[in-house]
Amino acid sequence: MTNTVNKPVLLIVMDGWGIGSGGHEDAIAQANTPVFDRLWSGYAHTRLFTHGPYVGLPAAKDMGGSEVGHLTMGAGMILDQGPTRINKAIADNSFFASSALQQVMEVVANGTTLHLVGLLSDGNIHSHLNHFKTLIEYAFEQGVKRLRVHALLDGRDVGIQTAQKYVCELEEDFAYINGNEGFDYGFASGGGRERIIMDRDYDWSKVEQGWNMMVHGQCEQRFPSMLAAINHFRERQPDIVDQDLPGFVIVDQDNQALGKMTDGDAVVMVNFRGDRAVEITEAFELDDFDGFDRGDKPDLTYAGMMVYDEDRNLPKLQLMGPTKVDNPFGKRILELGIKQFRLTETQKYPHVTFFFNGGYRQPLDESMEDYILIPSDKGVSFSDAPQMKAAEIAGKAVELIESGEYGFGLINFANADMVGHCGNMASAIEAVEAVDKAVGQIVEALEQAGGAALITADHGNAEEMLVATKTGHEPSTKHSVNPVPCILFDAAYDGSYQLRQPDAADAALAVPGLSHLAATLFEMMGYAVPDDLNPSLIERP
Ligand SMILES: O=C(O)[C@@H](CO)OP(=O)(O)O
Ligand SMILES: [Mn+2]
Ligand SMILES: [Mn+2]
Repeated sequence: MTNTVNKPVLLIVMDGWGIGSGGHEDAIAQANTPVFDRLWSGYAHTRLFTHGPYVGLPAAKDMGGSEVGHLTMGAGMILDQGPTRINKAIADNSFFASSALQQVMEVVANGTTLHLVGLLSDGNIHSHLNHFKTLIEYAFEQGVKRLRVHALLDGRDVGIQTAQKYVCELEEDFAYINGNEGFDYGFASGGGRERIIMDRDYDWSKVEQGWNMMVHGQCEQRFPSMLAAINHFRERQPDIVDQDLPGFVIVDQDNQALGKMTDGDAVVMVNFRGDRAVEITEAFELDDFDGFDRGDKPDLTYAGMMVYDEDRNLPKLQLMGPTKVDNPFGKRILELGIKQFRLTETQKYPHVTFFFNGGYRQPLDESMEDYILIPSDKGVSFSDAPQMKAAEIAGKAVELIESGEYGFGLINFANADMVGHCGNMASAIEAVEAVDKAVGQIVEALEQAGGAALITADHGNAEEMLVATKTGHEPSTKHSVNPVPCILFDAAYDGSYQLRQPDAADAALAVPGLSHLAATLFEMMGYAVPDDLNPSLIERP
C-alpha cells in the first residue's frame, strides 16, 4: 500500500447507508447490491459508529448527520460539535454575554420586535427546540415586549407528523409570558422545511416564498394559529409529512399578518448548521443580493446562531463562534503536495467542501484541489428520481482516476440519504442499487490504476425506512443511529491486514468511528500518521 500520485486513494461516502436489521424496514438489505456484497466479503472491513459521543454530539442517542459526520472525517478526531458547544455555553452563561446577542437585545429594547426564525424540532441536526426556548426566556427576562417565531416545520430529523408537539411547547411558554402586562409573544408564520427557506441548492423560489411570508406577511394561506394551519393541511392530505407542509402566515381577526418585519426589528436565525441557513442569510444581509426581488426591505439587525459561510463571514453577527478544525485532512495533504479532488452532486456540495474542510468552502490552492459539482435535479421529489446523479458522478470519477493526476479524492453519493428522507421504500431500494452500481464502476477503475478506497457512510438512513409506533409502523424519514459499513478496497489486497472491529469494552475514543478515517487514509497513502489524529483502523498481525 505505498502510494505515488498516480495510485489514487479515495474516500467514498455513501451518504445515509447504514447497517440495519435486515428486516422489512431495511431498504439496503432488500436491494440487490452485488458490488457491496463482493467488497464486504473480499476485503478488510468493519462497522463504524457515527452518532452521539462518537462524533462529538451532546447526547448518547443523538443521530449523526452530514455536517458532524464529514467534519469528523476531515478533522480526524472527535471535536465538540455546534450543538454541544451551544449547550455548554448556555450552561455556563457565556452564551448570553456574546456581543452579537447583546446588540440584538439593544435593538429591541425600546419596543421593536424580536423575530426568531428556524427549524422547530429537537432533531439536533440543524437546530434544537431548547435553543428557541432559551432565547425566548432570555428575551422575556430582559424585558423584550414583542417576539415572533417564524417556524420551519421538520418531519425529517424527527417523526413525520410531530410539528404540533413543538408548537404546543412554545405556545405554553407564550401563554405564560403573555400573562404579564405588556408582553406579546407568538407565532407569525410557518411551513415545511422542504417547501420554504431551508433550501440548499439555490432554488431561490423557496427562499423568496419564505421571505415574502416572514418579512412582508404575504401569503395566500392565512390562519388564526399554527395548529389551525397544520390541521387544515392534514385534513386535506392525511399522510403529508411535516417537511412538505405549504407555507402560511398567522393573521389576526382582520386578516392582518401578526408578524411582518419592520424597521428597527431584529431577526435571529436559530439554526446552527449553515448549509440550509445561508441562502436566507444572504437575502437578509447582502447589499448586492440578486436571488429574487426582496421588495421594500426593512432596516433590520440580523444575527445567526453560528457562522454559515466562513469564507464570506456570513452572517456578520454570530451568537457563537465557529467550530474550529485547526488542521483538516484536505489542508494536511495539500501541505504534503498531494493533488486532490472532491466530487458530488450539488445537494451534497457542503459535505465534500466546507463540512469536510471544517470551515473553508473554496480550494486553498486551486492548482492542487479540484471541487467538481454536478447539478442535482431541481423541482422534483428525489423519490421520483432515485438514481439522482450517481451515474454521472461515477463517470466523472473514472475520468479523474484515469487521469493519473490525483493522490486523493473524496466522493459523496447522495442517494441512500436523500431518497431515504422521502420515506418511500421502493424508491429507497432503487437509490441503493444506483449507488452500488456506481461504486462498482469506480472500484473497477481503481483496480486498473492500482488504487485503493475507503467505502463508508456518514450515518445511516435507508436501512431504517419504517419505525415502530404505538399502533404499528410509520415511514421513517430521518437518519438512524445504526453503525455504517467501512470497507478498505485495495487493488493489491493480499489479506495481510484487517480493520479494527468494535469492541463493547472500548471507550468512545477507541470504538471505530468516523474520526479514525483520516489516519487510516494517511496509512493507505503510505504516509506517517500525524500524532494528533485518532489512530488508523488498519491492524496487522
Ligand atoms: O437534509 C438535511 O439537511 C439533513 C437532515 O436534516 O441530512 P444530511 O445531514 O444528510 O445532509
Ligand atoms: Mn449525510
Ligand atoms: Mn440526510
